[in-house]
Amino acid sequence: MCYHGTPVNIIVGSHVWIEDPEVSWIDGQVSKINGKDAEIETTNGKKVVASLSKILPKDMEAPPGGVDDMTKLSYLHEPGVLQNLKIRYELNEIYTYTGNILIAINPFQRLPHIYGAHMMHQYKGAPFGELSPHVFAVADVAYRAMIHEGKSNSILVSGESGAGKTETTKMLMQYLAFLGGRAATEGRTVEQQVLESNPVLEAFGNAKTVRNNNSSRFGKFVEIQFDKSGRISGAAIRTYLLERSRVCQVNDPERNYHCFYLLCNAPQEEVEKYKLGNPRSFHYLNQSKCYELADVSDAREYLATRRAMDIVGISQKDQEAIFRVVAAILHIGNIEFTKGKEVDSSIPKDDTAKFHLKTTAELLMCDIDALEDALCKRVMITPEEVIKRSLDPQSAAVSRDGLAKTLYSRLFDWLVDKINNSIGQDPNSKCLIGVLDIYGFESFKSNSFEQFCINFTNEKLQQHFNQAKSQTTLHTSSLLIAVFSVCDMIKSFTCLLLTA
Ligand SMILES: Nc1ncnc2c1ncn2[C@@H]1O[C@H](COP(=O)(O)OP(=O)(O)OP(=O)(O)O)[C@@H](O)[C@H]1O
Repeated sequence: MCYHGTPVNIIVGSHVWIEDPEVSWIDGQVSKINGKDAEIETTNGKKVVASLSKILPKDMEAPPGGVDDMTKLSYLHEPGVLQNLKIRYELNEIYTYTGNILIAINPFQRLPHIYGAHMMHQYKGAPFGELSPHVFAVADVAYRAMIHEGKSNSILVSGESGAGKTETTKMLMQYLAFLGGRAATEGRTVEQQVLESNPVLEAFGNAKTVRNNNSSRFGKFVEIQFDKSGRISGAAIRTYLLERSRVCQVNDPERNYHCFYLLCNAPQEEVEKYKLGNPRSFHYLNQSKCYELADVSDAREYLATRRAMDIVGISQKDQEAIFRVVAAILHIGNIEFTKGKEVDSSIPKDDTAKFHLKTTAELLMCDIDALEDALCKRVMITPEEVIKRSLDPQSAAVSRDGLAKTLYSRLFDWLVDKINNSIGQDPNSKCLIGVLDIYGFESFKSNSFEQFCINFTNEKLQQHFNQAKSQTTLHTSSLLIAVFSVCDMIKSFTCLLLTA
């Protein structure tokens, strides 16, 4: 096997790959060699001169349909890997192994025939590698290793935003539910509850981004606990790094968290109860001109979310309270400030700001003067005394946004706790399978500190996986699923090869 950078004897007539600014890599045949350069006739009819050190050999013996495990490739270099995935993707084969890593390419279309019950039966107990690469095979290895060796396993799903991590996680959960699920006797089973909690988590933790209309803006580790006989006995959802800044700041063409738009499109009596209306009238939503999602009705989604909340055991009273906080956050965002009488002080700007202040206090059931004070003043506690200092309008707006972000992230954590309480944990469970769906790496023209944290976390996890992999065998290690969308494949692959 030849890795990127290993010198290979390139001679006149060799079939090679060279980098191309438009299509990433292009293949061709060497027609001349002059010292350190080679002239290549590319398959798209061009003549290109390239340095020999930048030319990679092309495997001419690779099967026309590609290989299902990339360790079988003669050259495991970037163009070889990409070509193999491309060939398979064109044949609707979205999964490929690289040893015990599963690469998944986002098909951007439903492929029900590869996820049905008959497929689950086929993969159950089948030795890894015997059947075509599949996400079910990875879950099956994890489950069998847990049963036979009594050890917990984790599956790490990694990839860029929009690549398909959350969808892949859902397939994993469905397969684990199939393997370890109980026959539904009375009430709902643990696995049903975990799967049903998705719409609730997505309503509050997902948003439209440039890359993905339903992007998870938090990391999620789902822990499925099993009893001695391999049946699911409990589960816990742990969430990380909710993107707080989105609550107050959204850029075109993105949206804030789905729940804000759902509530603005709730039945009329609800909208009136919370004194809401058109999303365009709220500062936290109208910084972006995107209010609707293609093919999605926020009004219908609101009702679906309420139903999902019923299913996961959130009472009507709690649901009311949740949406009161969501509405309050929108009103908080509309409290504008102007200079007060004293130097560097602030007061609500006008009657509109006062209306939103009053509504926020009503919704949060707190004292309006205390709320105004909390926004317009800063309390400093020193060993000697408590000092209250006025804030100028700009600082009051910062303090307002801080309150909105904290309220939202506490609400999200509370929701996750509520879901976990309702699902129930098994304190006696000895084994678990964890599925980590961390939110994907992102790279924009200008990247915020949050992007840095996301990308750093992804790098760290990849490193951790590599270490775990080098120390253990397939059956006891963490398992990795790397997901890609075709447009990001090239960039992502560079990352994968660098870290693999
Ligand atoms: N296996 C699949 N089958 C069908 N569609 C898929 C599949 N995987 C992904 N998709 C499509 O791609 C979209 C984005 O996928 P997903 O939300 O899972 O990405 P993600 O990697 O979790 O992104 P983010 O990091 O932004 O949350 C999905 O809404 C779905 O339309």
